Amino acid sequence: MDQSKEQRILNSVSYNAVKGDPESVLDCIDKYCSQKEWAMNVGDEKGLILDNVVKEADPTTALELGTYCGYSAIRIARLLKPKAHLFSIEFNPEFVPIAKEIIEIAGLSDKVTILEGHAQDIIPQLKSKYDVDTLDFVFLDHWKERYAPDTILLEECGLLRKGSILLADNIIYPGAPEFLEYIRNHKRFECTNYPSHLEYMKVEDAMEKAVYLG
Ligand SMILES: Cn1cnc(CNC(=O)c2cc(-c3ccc(F)cc3)cc(O)c2O)c1
Ligand SMILES: [Mg+2]
Repeated sequence: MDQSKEQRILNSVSYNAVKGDPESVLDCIDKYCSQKEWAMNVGDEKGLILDNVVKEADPTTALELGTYCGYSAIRIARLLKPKAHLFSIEFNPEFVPIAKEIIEIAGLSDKVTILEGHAQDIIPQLKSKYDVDTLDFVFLDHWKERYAPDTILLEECGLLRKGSILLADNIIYPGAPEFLEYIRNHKRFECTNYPSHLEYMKVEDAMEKAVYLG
C-alpha cells in the first residue's frame, strides 16, 4: 500500500534530522512541508508566536488538542522546564504512531504523553486518570468547530485556573468563528489576536490568545 504523507514526513525526519535535537527535527519538517508536500503543522511563522506564548506561560502542565505529526508538541516540549509535562490529544489513529516516533527522534518522549481519542472523551479523565490538577497552558489546533465546546468542557471540568493561557491556531483559515465569538464575548477571558499566515503559504491566518480570569 502507498505510504501516507505523514509517513513520508517521518521518513524525511528519520533520514535528515539529528537525533535528540528538536530544532533539527522542526527545521526538517518545515523544509519538507514548504518544499515537497504541504502539511498542517503550525509551521515556523506561527511557531514563533507559539514559542513566545509558551515562554510567557512557562507551564508546569500543558495540554495540546490536535497532535498531528507532533510538530507543535516538539515546539512546546522543547521549552518546558525539567518537571513540566505536555499532554497531547489526537483522535486519528494513523497520526499517533507517527507523532510518537517523531517526538522520540527529537528526544522529547519523556516530556510528552500522547492520548489517543476524542478530546471531549479524554478531557473529563485528565484529573482522575492522568493526575492533572489544573492546566497552565492549552494549545487548540484540532477540529475548528470543537474549539468552543472543548474550551467550555475544560472550564466545566475545573481544569482552568486564574491565569491559564489558551492559544488557538487557525483563527482565520480554516477559521474558528464560534470559538472567537465565545471567547471574546465572555468576560472570563482576556483575548489577544496575533495576525500571521497559514503555514508555508501566503494566505492570511491568525492565532488568538485567551487568558482565563477565573
Ligand atoms: C484531519 N485533521 C486532524 N486534525 C485536524 C485539525 N486541524 C486542521 O483541520 C487544520 C487544517 C488546516 C488547513 C487545511 C486545509 C487548507 F486548505 C488550509 C488549512 C490548517 C491547520 O493549521 C489545521 O490545524 C484535522
Ligand atoms: Mg493548525
